[in-house]
Amino acid sequence: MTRQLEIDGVSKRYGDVVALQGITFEVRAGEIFGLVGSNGAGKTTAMRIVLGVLAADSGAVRWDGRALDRDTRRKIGYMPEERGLYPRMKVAEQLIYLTRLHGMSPAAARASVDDWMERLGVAGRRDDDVIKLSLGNQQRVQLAAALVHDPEILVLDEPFSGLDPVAVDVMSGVLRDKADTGVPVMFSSHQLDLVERLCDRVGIVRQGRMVAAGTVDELRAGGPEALIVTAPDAPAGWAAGLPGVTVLDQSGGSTRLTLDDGADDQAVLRAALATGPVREFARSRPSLTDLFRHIVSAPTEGEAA
Ligand SMILES: Nc1ncnc2c1ncn2[C@@H]1O[C@H](COP(=O)(O)OP(=O)(O)OP(=O)(O)O)[C@@H](O)[C@H]1O
Repeated sequence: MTRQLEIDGVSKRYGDVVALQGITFEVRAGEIFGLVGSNGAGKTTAMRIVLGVLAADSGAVRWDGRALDRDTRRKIGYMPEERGLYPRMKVAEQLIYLTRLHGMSPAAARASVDDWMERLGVAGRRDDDVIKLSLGNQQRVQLAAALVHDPEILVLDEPFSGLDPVAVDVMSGVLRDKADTGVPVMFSSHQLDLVERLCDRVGIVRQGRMVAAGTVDELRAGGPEALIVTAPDAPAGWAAGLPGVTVLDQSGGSTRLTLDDGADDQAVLRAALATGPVREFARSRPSLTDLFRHIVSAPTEGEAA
């Protein structure tokens, strides 16, 4: 069986605030798992519990079937949301120091740091104080800090926020390569297009629970189907008011809409044809962004009751 990192029924409160309510999911060796959810959904809390910097009130975290102990936790590469570098220490010196904390010999630490600085495009800044680097470059160094000790597990809190497109590609490539060597990679992000592109599986967290998890295709298959109608001459609002139709968006000549169960798609086609030529009339699965909106805006059990 594939080794996996299991987060099993983990709950956590901060005083009166319930941050996690029995959250359960697993990240398999060799996969990239994206954790998405609104602000305050509990993603950072879950990651900090995996790392062991926070204790869960109940539930368990296991790697390869065994509860995570101090030794296993030392093998996690972690990128915290509040970046944790020493601002007035030189880049290379700091990375070597962090690597040594993980028990690498001085020579191996230097070699690994040189390697990762080169790979992440910060080798030219090795003797600069971290504080002198741009935010994006600080983030590259922070990623290097998560990688230099050759971790068995990677946990990254919003690693992509604030990166330019080239840095996003570098970060994506590194995560994919690590996963390909059998490392389970888990990261949180609000950039859903990126999550959709990069992740093997995605989990949507809402109010401290995992409300949907699976491959993007599995999640999309469970979501509401959209209808795409391209009618270049159609005026704005042409589909509003058609029975059972909700317009998602309209741009250029294209309108995306959803149909309630039993609504008549042919009535939509007739309405579109009434505006002029129809160039496209097709069903499509929702994007991860549509799905996310759909899931996080649904009433919760408490609200529905
Ligand atoms: N140290 C703390 N003390 C009190 N409440 C906290 C603390 N840390 C987090 N919380 C609360 O716990 C809940 C979950 O927060 P968490 O930071 O885990 O969410 P998140 O999904 O990472 O959010 P974001 O996307 O904004 O980073 C929120 O209601 C938050 O206000």
